[in-house]
Amino acid sequence: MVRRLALTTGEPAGIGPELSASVAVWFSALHAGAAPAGPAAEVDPSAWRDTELVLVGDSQLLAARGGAELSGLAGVAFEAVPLRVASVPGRLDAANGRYVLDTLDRAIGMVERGQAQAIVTAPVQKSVINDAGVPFSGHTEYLQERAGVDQVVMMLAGGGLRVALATTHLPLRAVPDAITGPLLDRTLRILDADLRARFLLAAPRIAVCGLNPHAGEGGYLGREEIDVIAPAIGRARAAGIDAHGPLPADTLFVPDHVAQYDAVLSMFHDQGLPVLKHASFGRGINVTLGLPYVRTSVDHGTALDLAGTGRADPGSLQQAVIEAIRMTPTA
Ligand SMILES: NC(=O)C1=CN([C@@H]2O[C@H](COP(=O)(O)OP(=O)(O)OC[C@H]3O[C@@H](n4cnc5c(N)ncnc54)[C@H](O)[C@@H]3O)[C@@H](O)[C@H]2O)C=CC1
Ligand SMILES: NCC(=O)COP(=O)(O)O
Repeated sequence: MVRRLALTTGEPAGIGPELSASVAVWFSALHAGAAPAGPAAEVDPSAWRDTELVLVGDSQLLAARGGAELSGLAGVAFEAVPLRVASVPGRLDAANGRYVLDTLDRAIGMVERGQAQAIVTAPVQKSVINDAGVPFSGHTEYLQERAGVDQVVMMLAGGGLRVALATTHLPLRAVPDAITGPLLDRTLRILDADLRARFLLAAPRIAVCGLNPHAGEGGYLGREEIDVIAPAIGRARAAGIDAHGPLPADTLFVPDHVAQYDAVLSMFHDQGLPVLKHASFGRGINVTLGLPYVRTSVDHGTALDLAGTGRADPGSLQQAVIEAIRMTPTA
């Protein structure tokens, strides 16, 4: 009985390839029986032996950037996807935008065919995929579309916090119109269900942020809380979801206050994620809730400034692998 994780190795000009190679070496030692230390000790030791890690990407690129011998690593396999053009660290090339999508499509195909049970993603540069002529706002939205599900929920976890987002990658100007009753109903349902199923919380307590300063100050600083968010919380509570709010985001994140909840639902990307990244950058994970399979990722981006230097920290990608193992049953 084995669980197979497909690890997409990310934007070739960024730190994804070197981090993926480094994580393959780390994973292989654990798979071969090395004593788990640090966060790796969070999963049952037998889980390492029962897991295979499949690196999806250009094999020569991974070998060159990794600076280590990658062939013959125990428990590690490769799904070769060729670069479209040679890649230089730190230098984006739209000609490889399609390559990045090729790696995602290959991993999705593996899951669809039962050849992998979870996807772990190294970071991509969203802009370069758009530069290649393919509208792309993020893995989250791409995986949702490819899975054919109405909605997924982006959640980042780290430093004792879980922060989910009601809206993801869209211009700030478009946020208020995107926050609707049906969106919040689906988001709260998915968040509650996956906190139970994937994070094993028997009765998750969810804090819901307001959109406006001071959660609208009784309607004097905006009406979204009164017209949209509070009614959605009421419907969620009626359905058995332990949702609270709308709460002013600034004071909700005061440590003693946020500690009363298992997760926070933020209304938009930069309302919740700066707090989470301040608390745990480099150790957190991103997880897509509501997909028919497990998908985890890093809490950081492509770090073009570090690409090829060997100085990028693999901690978040290691944590993404650990969490994918923890959440994925063996096939
Ligand atoms: N999961 C994904 O695919 C994600 C992709 N991105 C994309 O990454 C690109 C660059 O985003 P930025 O805002 O510049 O954020 P970034 O996370 O790439 O970089 C921010 C700062 O953190 C540092 N940093 C990042 N990862 C690090 C690591 N592992 N070890 C040490 N230092 C690290 C960088 O050197 C830089 O100083 C954008 O295109 C963005 O869309 C951003 C977040 C997640
Ligand atoms: N800030 C998180 C982020 O941009 C990750 O997006 P995604 O590519 O995982 O959808």
